[in-house]
Amino acid sequence: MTFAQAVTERTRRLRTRLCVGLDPRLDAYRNVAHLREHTLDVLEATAPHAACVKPQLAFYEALGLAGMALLAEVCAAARTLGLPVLLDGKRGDIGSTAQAYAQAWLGGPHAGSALTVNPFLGFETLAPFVQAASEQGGAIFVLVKTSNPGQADLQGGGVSERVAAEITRLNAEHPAGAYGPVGAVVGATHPGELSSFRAQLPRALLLLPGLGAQGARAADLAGAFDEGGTGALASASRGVQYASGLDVQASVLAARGFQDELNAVLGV
Ligand SMILES: O=C(O)c1cc(=O)[nH]c(=O)n1[C@@H]1O[C@H](COP(=O)(O)O)[C@@H](O)[C@H]1O
Repeated sequence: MTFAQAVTERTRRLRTRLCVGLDPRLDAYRNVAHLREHTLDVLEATAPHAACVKPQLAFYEALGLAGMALLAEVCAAARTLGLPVLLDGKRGDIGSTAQAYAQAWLGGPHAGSALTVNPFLGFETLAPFVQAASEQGGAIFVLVKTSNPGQADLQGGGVSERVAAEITRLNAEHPAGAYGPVGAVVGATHPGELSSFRAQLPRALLLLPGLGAQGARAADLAGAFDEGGTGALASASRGVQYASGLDVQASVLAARGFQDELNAVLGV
């Protein structure tokens, strides 16, 4: 099963469109061992409410070798739980370097996972990522319109629409009626534009970050989903992991709350 198939299957089976972000912040813990234990606990406890899990690589890189070891544990635990892994690295570079990034994050132990990709260096630099994702049954999520206020500095003036058109072109080779290996990141903080991006990106899974801590609300996201209530993943990191300090039960309630709100707004 490809990443897109696995996410869609899990969405239907568990009735969840929520992506749980795991972005552990060292300053919230006594030490790295405490951070590790809580992060793995949140993963396991919230998994029944998650369509996928999204570790942001920066938080693991910031911990050095211990962080890399924890990332491997998070990915292995997610595999055991049957939870697809979306690695948020926002990678992008000239083609030959992009190839190394693709090998690192879409191959080997990460085969079948997904990676966020930055298209700023040009569409030709997406090729190694698309190839690796297609060959390994994984996916990439290309930044189209990010959730932050400053996105307008560079992403306005039709730039997001040009990236969306390229994603549609890249997915065209894949069977109609199914989501392809190239997804799109569109901030949940732009609710008024979600229907338009849904229409421009018919075969792309949409990743919608910004739920919770950045102010986006599940009730505003209906436009990002297809008629069957699939095709998008609404993502919350701090709003789940740190819903109420380090209370894991509060994380579960928050994840369940987002799950239920998304289902209610879609009427599914
Ligand atoms: O690619 C992403 O996941 C992403 C794209 C975007 O436009 N905005 C955005 O916030 N993110 C990531 O989504 C997560 C949001 O975290 P919270 O604001 O804590 O829910 C962080 O890991 C961000 O790096």
